[in-house]
Amino acid sequence: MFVVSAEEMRRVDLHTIQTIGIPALVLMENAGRAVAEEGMELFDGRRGVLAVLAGKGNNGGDGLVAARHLIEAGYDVKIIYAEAPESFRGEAAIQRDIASRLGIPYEVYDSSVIDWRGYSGIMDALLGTGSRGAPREAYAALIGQANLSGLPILSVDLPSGLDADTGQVFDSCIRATRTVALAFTKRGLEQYPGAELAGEVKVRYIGIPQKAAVEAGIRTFRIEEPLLSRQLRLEDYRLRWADSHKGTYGHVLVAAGSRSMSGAGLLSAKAALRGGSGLVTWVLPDRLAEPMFGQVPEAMLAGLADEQRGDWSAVRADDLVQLAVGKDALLFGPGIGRWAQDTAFLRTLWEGTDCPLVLDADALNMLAVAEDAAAWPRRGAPVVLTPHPGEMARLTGSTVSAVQRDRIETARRYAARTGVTLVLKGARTVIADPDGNVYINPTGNAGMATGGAGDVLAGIIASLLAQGWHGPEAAALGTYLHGSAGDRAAASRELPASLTAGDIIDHL
Ligand SMILES: NC(=O)C1=CN([C@@H]2O[C@H](COP(=O)(O)OP(=O)(O)OC[C@H]3O[C@@H](n4cnc5c(N)ncnc54)[C@H](OP(=O)(O)O)[C@@H]3O)[C@@H](O)[C@H]2O)[C@@H](O)CC1
Ligand SMILES: [K+]
Repeated sequence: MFVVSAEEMRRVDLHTIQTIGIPALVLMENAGRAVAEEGMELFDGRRGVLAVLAGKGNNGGDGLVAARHLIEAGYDVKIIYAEAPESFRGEAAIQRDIASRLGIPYEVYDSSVIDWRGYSGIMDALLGTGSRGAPREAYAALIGQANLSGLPILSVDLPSGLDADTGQVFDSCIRATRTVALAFTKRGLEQYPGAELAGEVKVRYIGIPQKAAVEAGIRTFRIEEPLLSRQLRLEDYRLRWADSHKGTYGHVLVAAGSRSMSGAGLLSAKAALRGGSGLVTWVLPDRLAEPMFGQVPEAMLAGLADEQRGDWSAVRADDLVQLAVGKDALLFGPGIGRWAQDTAFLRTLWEGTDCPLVLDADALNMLAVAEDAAAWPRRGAPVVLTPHPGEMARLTGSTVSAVQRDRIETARRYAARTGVTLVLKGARTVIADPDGNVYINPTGNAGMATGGAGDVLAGIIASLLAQGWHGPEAAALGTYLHGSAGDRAAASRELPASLTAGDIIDHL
């Protein structure tokens, strides 16, 4: 499913109206009709007047169309104009005139405190994709009043006061019960905090063909089953061929864990097995490998000479490179810690191995401090990086808040510049590929904010790479499956807070 920015939506609108020839008023009629239908469902059975808050742009125009259809369906409606209706232009002015000829009751907001008694719900048609910056007065005051009303709020296209491109919110922003996204969902509805302020998001068709989005070059998608099967051609990911053996499904080498974080390796190795790969070898420094015997009986365990230190500092990178020969994916990083010259260790793996590579946790910190990383040769096999926002900030030399301010473009730029597939974790994980495509994952829940969940994700992605999926496919599918497993795990517990990383593996 396409996810658009405000500018992309304008391009798609223009293409639909000017090139395809569907009149703007038809789109607005369809939009208002869809909004009214959502309103009938949301406000069903509530007694009282529906307040339609209308701004002077096309978002307000949609609201005025919806007001008309709600009245026909038997609702009491009152329009509250945010500005003098004389200031309305274009299609919104046409709708204003229709509302006036029909005698729909209205008032022009005068910045006073609204007495919401007698109202049953609010439709927010103040600002949409044409909004710029923080809502001005009297929009800001109306937004504040609506939020204080305690009434259910239906937002048209976007909660007014939300940045359509990033999901960041301005000082005044509607807290919606439901948002009707017109034609396509918007980036701001798919990233936090916008995703929370939007409430339940319903995407409604308004006559804009999917083709218009393809022609406008939209490269941001929400991950769903149809996207996985059609666009990423993953329809057979659930299948197992009858005439196959464990070698058919790839061999993952998991280099993860250290003395204080052996569990990270354990979780990654188990997740790689559950991810479907035929074989998993878990490798540790010699002294650490021994106590792990029998912990994951399905995986093979390998030890690397470590001069009896029991950590990675004395392990030779070349030994790990040797072990990776013939493997179908290498996961390096979970729980591995840091040591002197570890960046050189990473570079040896980067250049010396020829299988797909997943870098997670401290491996990302090693990469972040590699001054010449930009000059490292591009690998022939895919690289997938799985940073959380803190690691991403280190990789890009910026701050967590700068990363979070625009997760989609931060990820897209990094992946395009470096040629890797990037998985920027956090609620609504963003996956960016080297070709400029971005996939947003809707699955998962706050219960997954728990130690080890990232180790599980890295293990799943490595497992899918070993089974032959390309970097972006493995990352998108892996993130989706990880979140879905987390959702099933949360549903099986009384409280999502009690979820552990092991539960995610159990529900894969
Ligand atoms: N085009 C189409 O075919 C279709 C479009 N559709 C609908 O149109 C919406 C986009 O409409 P839009 O482009 O008219 O912008 P919209 O969001 O209504 O606001 C713009 C107005 O607000 C003003 N304004 C700006 N910033 C402001 C601020 N911070 N605080 C206060 N005011 C501010 C700005 O005024 P200005 O600053 O220019 O004086 C301008 O007048 C879209 O979300 C969807 O609902 C659907 O009907 C389907 C077909
Ligand atoms: K709105």
